[in-house]
Amino acid sequence: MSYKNDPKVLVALDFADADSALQFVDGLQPDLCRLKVGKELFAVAGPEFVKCLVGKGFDVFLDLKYHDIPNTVAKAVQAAARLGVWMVNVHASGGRKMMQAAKEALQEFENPPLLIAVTVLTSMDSEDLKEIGLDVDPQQQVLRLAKLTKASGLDGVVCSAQEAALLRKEIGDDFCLVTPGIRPQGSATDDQKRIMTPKQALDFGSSYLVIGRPITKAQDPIEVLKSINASIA
Ligand SMILES: O=c1ccn([C@@H]2O[C@H](COP(=O)(O)O)[C@@H](O)[C@H]2O)c(=O)[nH]1
Repeated sequence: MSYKNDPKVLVALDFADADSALQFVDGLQPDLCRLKVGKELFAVAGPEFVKCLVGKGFDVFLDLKYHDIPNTVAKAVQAAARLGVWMVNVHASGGRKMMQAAKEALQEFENPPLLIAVTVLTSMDSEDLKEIGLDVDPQQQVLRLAKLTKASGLDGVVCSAQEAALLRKEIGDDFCLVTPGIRPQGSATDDQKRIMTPKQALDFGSSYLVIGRPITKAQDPIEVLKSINASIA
């Protein structure tokens, strides 16, 4: 399938204000990429901006990583679903009851968004996990949380592409793997620790590639996006 029918790149719109984000989006079409709205842009531009992107025909991943008690998270994913987003997420470390409550809360929607859970942030390595009391390597922790996510009825996880092959082997193909920490060859790693190139990530089993700064901070962002699409076509 060509990327035009099912764009694999989710561009992270990590902009400081709605005008800059809109200026960027105006150079795009929905067949080039999907869009991700995270905490920074949502805090300044809010739900109306998300609805505006949906109105322009883009699939929107609302990346607010809900992590709270089950009732609060259930209401939050419902509020997200009312915006018409394509995908929404929670933290898997919120536990089974929280994830089940979120999934159940979406049952009343005719076209519910995909619901996925963050496992281990791609900015973290074993040392970072140790500091928060987890004496395991990222792969082990990602696998543990991905199995819990699947058992809780969710559609997939956010993980790094470095864990994609293991998750495909252990959990199978019917599970969405959304992978940030994607860096085209030669790009700055920034604060990401578990990284992979777009092509490697898809070869190892990623479903979707989250890419922010390598595109949004480029001199010619659309050209970079097109060359990434060509590299994975
Ligand atoms: O584990 C995670 C979960 C979410 N993210 C988000 O993805 C983008 C990545 O942006 P880059 O500029 O390509 O690094 C960003 O919005 C993060 O909040 C993540 O990186 N890792």
